[in-house]
Amino acid sequence: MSLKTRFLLLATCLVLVASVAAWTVFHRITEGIIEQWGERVAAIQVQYDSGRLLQPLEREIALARQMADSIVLQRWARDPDDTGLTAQAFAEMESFRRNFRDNSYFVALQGSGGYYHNNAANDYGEARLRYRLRPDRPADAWFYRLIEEGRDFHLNVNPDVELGVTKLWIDVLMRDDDGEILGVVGTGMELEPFLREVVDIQQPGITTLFVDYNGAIQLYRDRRLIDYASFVKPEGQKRTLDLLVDLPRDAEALSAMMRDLRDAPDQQQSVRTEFVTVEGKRHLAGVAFLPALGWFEVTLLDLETLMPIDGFMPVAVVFVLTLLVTLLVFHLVLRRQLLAPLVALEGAMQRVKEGDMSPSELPQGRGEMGRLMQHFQSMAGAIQRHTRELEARVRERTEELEAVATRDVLTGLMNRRGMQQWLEEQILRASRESTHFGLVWLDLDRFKELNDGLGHAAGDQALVRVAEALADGLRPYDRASRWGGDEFLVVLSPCDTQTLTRVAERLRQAVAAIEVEGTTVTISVGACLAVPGEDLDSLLKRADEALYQAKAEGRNRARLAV
Ligand SMILES: Nc1nc2c(ncn2[C@@H]2O[C@H](COP(=O)(O)OP(=O)(O)OP(=O)(O)O)[C@@H](O)[C@H]2O)c(=O)[nH]1
Repeated sequence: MSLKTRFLLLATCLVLVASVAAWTVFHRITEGIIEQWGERVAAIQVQYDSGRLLQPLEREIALARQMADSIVLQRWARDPDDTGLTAQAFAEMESFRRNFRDNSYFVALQGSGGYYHNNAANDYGEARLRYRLRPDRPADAWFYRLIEEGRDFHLNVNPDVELGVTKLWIDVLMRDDDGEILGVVGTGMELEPFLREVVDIQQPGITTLFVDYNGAIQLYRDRRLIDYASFVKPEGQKRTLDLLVDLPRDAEALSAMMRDLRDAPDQQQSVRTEFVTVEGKRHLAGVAFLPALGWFEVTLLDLETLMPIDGFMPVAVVFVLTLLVTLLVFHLVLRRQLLAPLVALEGAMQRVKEGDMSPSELPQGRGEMGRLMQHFQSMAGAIQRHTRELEARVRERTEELEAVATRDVLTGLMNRRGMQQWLEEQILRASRESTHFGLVWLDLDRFKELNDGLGHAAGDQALVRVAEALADGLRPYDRASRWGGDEFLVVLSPCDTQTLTRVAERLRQAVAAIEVEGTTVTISVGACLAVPGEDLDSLLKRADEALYQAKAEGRNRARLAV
């Protein structure tokens, strides 16, 4: 993989990693902000919602308590058949009826089981005793349970079978001075308008509900989930807060918060918050205890709706864009400052490696990169110079070696190898140009005897002298060579029979003039004229035969082959 590709990949990876990291950090930060904000909003919302419930209720509760404390009613409760007391009690009840918000009241007596009631329309002004409560009647269970538990005050959401309405009942125990329970008094407010006013708030993302001491739902916008008459239901059959949250651990967390608030009096003014999942969405639940009612107020905030994280999107987009642009600029600068010079340098190095020593055009970088370029150019120049010098020296040496290889050491003439090459060239040329050349084969006469008689050094001297004579007697374009031992070959090019005969004889005579240590040196000569197309073997054979003839005829003579 090329450096460029790797660099690009690295830059891409960096961009991806940085973007993911930036996104994660952004998400964490915004979530943190939203959570903190949500917790404060939940606390405020819980108190606001509690206030909305308590404000209308507190007055009613106080009035119901006054009613329970009424001496007139208590006296009558002990003797409900007394006509005088009954008249006074009815007047007292009417007085409270006018004051209650719903303009209705109820009085249920412990002793007689009489249930007295009048409504806003004064429908029962003449028949206030509506019916008699019976312990075996499920609809009357609330009364007997309240008496049994001795709870002085209770809020009860309950449909009234007799009256055909569902009401939020304020039940207050009526006791005499000795604490003996005489009955239950109070008022009921129609649930529907109350729900509309308190929990049907049209604030998107905010859900308000009220649950009782045990977590059973009392006021909630979805009427189907309200746990009517939960007071008399056995545990396990109540519609509790668990129905609203998706996860058991969320239900457990809410129960724990309610327990803490209920059991620690100093905590009762505070608001607890916890994240829970409702209908698949994360909500912040705020819980407050309302000691005056014995209920809990629960506010569920859908943070995604109230403060969608999308609101932060422009910040994220600007952040990521800035990051991308920074990385892009960084990449471009690095590419220009580092990558492009390196690629050019790599190309130049590759050319040098392949033997191209011509100077490369490299970009003029700055700093380390600039120095690297200069060093490389100096280095390439030095290599180029050294290579040229080396090549010249090799050429020289080769020429020297070639010269040595084709020269005879003793005489300085061309040796057999050199002559063979020369002969082959002449054969080709003769064939190409249809010309003739002459070959003269010379062999010293009785050289063995000279060697034996005068010594080897004298023999060498004779050979050198013969060589000199041959060289002197030739034209510039002729060649003489020592063929081996005491044999010499001479090539005359171009040549004809006449010239050949004349030169052969002249050479013989030149040698015959040589004297070594008083001994005359003679030579026998065999010559032949090469015809175009004749090969070397045939040529040598004919010259040798002529030489043989010269030897045979008595030596020191020249013979021309036919
Ligand atoms: N001194 C000297 N002698 C050489 C050299 N090379 C060959 N010889 C001798 O040359 C002689 C060649 O003898 P031949 O050509 O066989 O015979 P010859 O004595 O010349 O007789 P003919 O050729 O028949 O006249 C041998 O005794 C070789 O030892 C050399 O480089 N120096």
